[in-house]
Amino acid sequence: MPASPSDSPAVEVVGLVKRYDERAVVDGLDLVARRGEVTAVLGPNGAGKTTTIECCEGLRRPDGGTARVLGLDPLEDAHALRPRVGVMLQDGGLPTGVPAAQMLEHVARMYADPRPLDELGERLGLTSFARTTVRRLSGGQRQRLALAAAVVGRPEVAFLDEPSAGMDPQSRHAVWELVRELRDEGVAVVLTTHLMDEAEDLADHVVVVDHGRVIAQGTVRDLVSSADDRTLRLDATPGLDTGAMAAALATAAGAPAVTEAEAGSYTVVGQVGPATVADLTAWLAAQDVLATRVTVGRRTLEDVFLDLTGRQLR
Ligand SMILES: Nc1ncnc2c1ncn2[C@@H]1O[C@H](COP(=O)(O)OP(=O)(O)OP(=O)(O)O)[C@@H](O)[C@H]1O
Repeated sequence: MPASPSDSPAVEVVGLVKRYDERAVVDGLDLVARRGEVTAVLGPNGAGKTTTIECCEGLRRPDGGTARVLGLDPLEDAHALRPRVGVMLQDGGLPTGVPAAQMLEHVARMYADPRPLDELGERLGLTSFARTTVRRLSGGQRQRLALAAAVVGRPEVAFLDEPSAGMDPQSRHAVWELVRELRDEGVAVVLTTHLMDEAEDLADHVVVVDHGRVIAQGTVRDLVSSADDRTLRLDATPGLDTGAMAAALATAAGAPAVTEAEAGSYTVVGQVGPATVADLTAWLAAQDVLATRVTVGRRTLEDVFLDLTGRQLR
C-alpha cells in the first residue's frame, strides 16, 4: 500500500552539509521529524543545530544533502510552505518598533484561520505587555511573543529554536503546555534546547548533534537505558582523589567512572549497588571525610549528554 502523506515524515533531512569558510559546520546530518511528535535536537554550543533548522526553514542554502519539509523544498517551495510552517528564531527575529499586540495581529492577518489572539495572549501571558513596543520587551517576554507568532497560523510543522531560553519557570511551563497541545493536535514540533529537563519532559524523539552530525538518537528512555548503569552522586569535601575513589569502588561497581563536576560534587557512574555504597562510605571514613549527601538514581539525560559530548567547553 502506498504511504499516505500523513505517514511520511514532516521533516526529512538527508546527508545535510553546510560549510562556512570551507569548514563544515553541518557535516552529513540525517534527521526525521514526524507529525504528532516533539523532536528535540540537543547538542553543545556550535554543534550545528540552528544551522540545520535554518536549512529546513529555507533561511540557509545547503552545500550538500537535502532537507524536505512536508515533502517540499524549503527554498524552492518557500511560498507554498509559508502558511504551513511556524518558525521561532533564536534571536526573536521580530520587528522592533511596533507594540507587541499590533505585531501579533499583523502576523495573524497573514493566515486563513489564525488562532484566537485573546486566548493565545492569555495563555502565554502577553496581555500585560500588549502595548509595549517589541524593542522594550524583556528577553523572556520577547520569546513568548515570538512563540505566539510562530504558532498563531496553526502550522503543521513548528520549528522552535530554544523556545524557553531565558524564561521564568511560570512562562516555561506555559510554553511546555502549548508545545504538548500542538503535538496532540498533530503538529510536528522540532525544537532545539539546552535544557535537559525540557527534553526529558517534552520529547518523543531526541536527536543529539555534535560537530555537525547526529551522534545518538531515540526516545529519552532508549537513551538513558542504553546502559543499565546507575549514577551515584556524592557531596563531600572538594578535591578528593577521584582515581583512588574509583579504585576503592572497582570491585563492587565494575570499572566506575568518577568525576568531580563541581567542587565537592562527585558523580560515580557504573554498576552501582548496595556494596558500592558500603565501599564508598568505608573509603570516605578511612579518609576522615564526611559525606553530606549520597544519592543513587538512574542516569539522567544530562548524564548521557555529557558522556556523549564530553565535559570540555565549546
Ligand atoms: N553565517 C555564518 N558564518 C560563519 N560561521 C557561522 C555562521 N553561522 C553559523 N556559523 C558557525 O557554525 C557553527 C554552528 O553554529 P550553529 O548556530 O548552527 O550552532 P548551534 O548548535 O545552534 O549552537 P548554539 O547551541 O550555541 O545555538 C558555529 O561554529 C558558528 O560559529
